[in-house]
Amino acid sequence: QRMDRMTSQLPVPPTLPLIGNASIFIGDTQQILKNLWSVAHLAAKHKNSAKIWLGPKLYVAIADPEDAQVVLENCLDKDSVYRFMRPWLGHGLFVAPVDLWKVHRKVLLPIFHNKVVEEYLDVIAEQGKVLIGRLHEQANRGNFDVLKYITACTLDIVFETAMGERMDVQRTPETPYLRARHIVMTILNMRLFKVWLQPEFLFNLTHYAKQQNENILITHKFTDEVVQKKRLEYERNKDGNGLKKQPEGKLRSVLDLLFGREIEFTNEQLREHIDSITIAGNDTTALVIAYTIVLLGAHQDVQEKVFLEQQSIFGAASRSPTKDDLQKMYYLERVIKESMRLYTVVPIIARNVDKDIYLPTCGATVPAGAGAVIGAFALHRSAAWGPNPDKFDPDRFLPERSVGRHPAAFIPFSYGARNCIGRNFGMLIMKSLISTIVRSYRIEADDIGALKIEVLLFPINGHQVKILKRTNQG
Ligand code: HEM
Repeated sequence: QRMDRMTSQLPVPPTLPLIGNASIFIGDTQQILKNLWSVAHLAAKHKNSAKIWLGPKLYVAIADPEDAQVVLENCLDKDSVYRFMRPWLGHGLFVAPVDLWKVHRKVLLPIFHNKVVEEYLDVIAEQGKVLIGRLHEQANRGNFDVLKYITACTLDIVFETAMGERMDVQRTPETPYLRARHIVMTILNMRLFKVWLQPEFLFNLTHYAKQQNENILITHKFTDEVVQKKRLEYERNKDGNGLKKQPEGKLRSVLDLLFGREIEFTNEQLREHIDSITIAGNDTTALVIAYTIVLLGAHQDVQEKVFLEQQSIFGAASRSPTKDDLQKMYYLERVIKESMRLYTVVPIIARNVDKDIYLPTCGATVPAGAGAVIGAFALHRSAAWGPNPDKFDPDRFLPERSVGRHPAAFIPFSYGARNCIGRNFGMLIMKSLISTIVRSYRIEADDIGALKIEVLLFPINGHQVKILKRTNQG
């Protein structure tokens, strides 16, 4: 009752006894996204905030930049809904409790610095070439779903740079590890949206619990073996000062760089960090690339401008992008940002409110114990973007058109201290791969169409495109 009073100015969709608004999460994943949009529409009429009750728990849903900023700067603890990931990702950065997260994030931050991730450009370029070769089988034919090709490529990139091990998913996509990983992800996703599977005792009665545990073990065993191998290499190579000598020219993976830090991570902690990084970094990056490719296919004028920019940088050369090349891709960067705005692949960010917090725009105080849900998908299409927020217009991100825009109006990588640690790396991968694809193929596509939410945002019909081989770069 106190919670209801403190948030009395917020609208609430029609509630049912006991379950409150949990019916939002009933139906298929397309229906659930529609339900979430109806909450967003309700919020749009009330300063972009609303409240929902999931059983006894209050959630405040926010799509206003100012209020989102306050939440993301002050609430660093993840919402309890992420607890389902704990058996898999333990205390890795993504789901770590806030005290531990603070210490570990500080240690991991320099490893994701631009200067360090730029060392991974060769890996990206090499895997990009394999991708172009694989896409060849679809060239000059009908429509196909491009996501599966891109996901295999980003998996190769993220695995090799995170663990220093080549996986070759693009050539050998069927491995027990990948299968196990896929099963765990499917069960976690299902559990998030099927509220009756959420209580531990009910979940444990289903066969999913056993299946989840078995497959988590397979994935853990895989990463554990890599960690043990790398620890041995580290122990062998380190000099008397405990510093690791890097053999000349050898790739320094994230895992290599996690040894010999101010915290001596245990093997288990290393596994948790590496698993979290490969989970958080792969599908997100692949999805943004796939959405961007479809958008380019559906907007030939934009594709032409991207291609002209590529020609101005590379001429007719088919070499892979360097750091300097990527810096010159101003237009492509705007296109990628506009793609992330319209198709926000992490559509929702949920935080635990651990102390009462006042939201200046909606004027409510969210009480400790509630959850705060930032609807990035709705915020990115809200009035903060002026007229026609649904229009694909990359030039919104021109510096002169960005003046005065709220810093939290664009949050594809979240915002504040617990934002995406891999965002610079993600941008490098996305720019490099899209540059390579656009120079090799002309893309044709229809609009993206209906969407669904499965933690991340997917089109119902996949990322359908047609690709035509560019002859002589023209
Ligand atoms: C376009 C690509 C990407 C997008 C859209 C994206 C988005 C996000 C978002 C929204 C969060 C915050 C989630 C939340 O608070 O619930 C996040 C966190 C995170 N991301 Fe990314 N990400 C991308 C690429 C990457 C890459 C390439 C890596 C690493 C290789 C990565 C690693 C992480 C990690 C470790 C976290 C947890 C950070 C923490 O809690 O301190 N991400 N990402």
